[in-house]
Amino acid sequence: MKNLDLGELRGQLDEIDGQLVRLFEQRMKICADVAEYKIETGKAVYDGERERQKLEAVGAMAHGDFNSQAVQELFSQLMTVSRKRQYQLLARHGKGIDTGFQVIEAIQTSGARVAYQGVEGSYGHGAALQFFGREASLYHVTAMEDVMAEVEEGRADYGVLPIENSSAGAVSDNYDLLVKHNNYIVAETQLAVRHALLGLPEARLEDVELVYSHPQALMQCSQYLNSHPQWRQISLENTAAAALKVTRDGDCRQAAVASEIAGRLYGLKVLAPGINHNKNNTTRFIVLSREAVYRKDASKVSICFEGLHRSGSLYNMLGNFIFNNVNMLMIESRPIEGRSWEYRFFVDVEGSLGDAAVQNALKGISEEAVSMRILGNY
Ligand SMILES: O=C(O)C(=O)Cc1ccccc1
Repeated sequence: MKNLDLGELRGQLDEIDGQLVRLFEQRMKICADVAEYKIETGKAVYDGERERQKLEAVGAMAHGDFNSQAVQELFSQLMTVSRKRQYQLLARHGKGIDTGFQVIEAIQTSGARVAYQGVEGSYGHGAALQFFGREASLYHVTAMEDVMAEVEEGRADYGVLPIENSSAGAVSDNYDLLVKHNNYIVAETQLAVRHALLGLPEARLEDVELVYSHPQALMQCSQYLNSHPQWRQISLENTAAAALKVTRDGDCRQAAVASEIAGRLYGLKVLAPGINHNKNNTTRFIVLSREAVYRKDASKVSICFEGLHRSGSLYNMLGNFIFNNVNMLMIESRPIEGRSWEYRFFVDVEGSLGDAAVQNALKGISEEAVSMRILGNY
């Protein structure tokens, strides 16, 4: 073995690192000049083709597969940092993004026309009441998509939709609706969800053969329901609609999974209370408006984007948050309709559309993504 001196080796590394930092700073100075050129000419910061060529060139300069790959990773990061600097300089010259959103003081709840899905006693109804109170005029529609249409076409000022549950996860269909319709998320409200098994007043637990509910509710009670393998579980549009069906059909073999409030409203008996397995079961509902507005105290931004179908594309896109110190709160992916194995990403980050850091990050993503939409700031 060679006679190695760790202290000496570290000294050599320190020397090289010093050179790297000096070169990095020289490089960043030139990037600032490039930014100036882009400010004058209106050219985009992100040039995918140029970055690809650069990665190929530096990869070819390195020796061996490992180094070639590592150098490419290093330069990919270096270019992301350079872009961050350029976006900052652009923002300083008032060339940040125009999000098209207006700031408002607060959401007008009193007198608002609010659409929710399901019948009275549904969790959507509970969430709408919790957020808007009794001074608003709440009404229900049959399907989740109807809520979107009511808002988009101006019959409702606001709509309320479930988006995520603490135990069953995302309400996937509603993510897809956010893309399909031109509404914006202006608020959210979290509702404690406690399900009961409900039957006719004369029914007994032993009579049950069919259990109706919303698929999310069935999932949230799967441990209890699956311990009765003889019961058939049937999905309906809404928990309270399931309760109403049991009342209307008048059949002791039928039961519904819904809230006790829905049970009282439709004259049903509690056959088993609190059957959801997660005892802190909570659902996050979003409030939608057709106006692109955000409250001045808004602290969460939701966006969706499609990246290129290429290695590292999501990594680079999310790099815009990392390098602007924007904290990511959630990421969800959904398949893009008609394109197998390609995905659209939904991301929530901390902050407001008025923040320069958020604007920088969004500007970066909008230039690098195939498409990007701001879903709301709330
Ligand atoms: O079916 C309902 O009552 C809804 O509002 C949807 C739903 C279902 C289960 C949990 C939370 C929301």
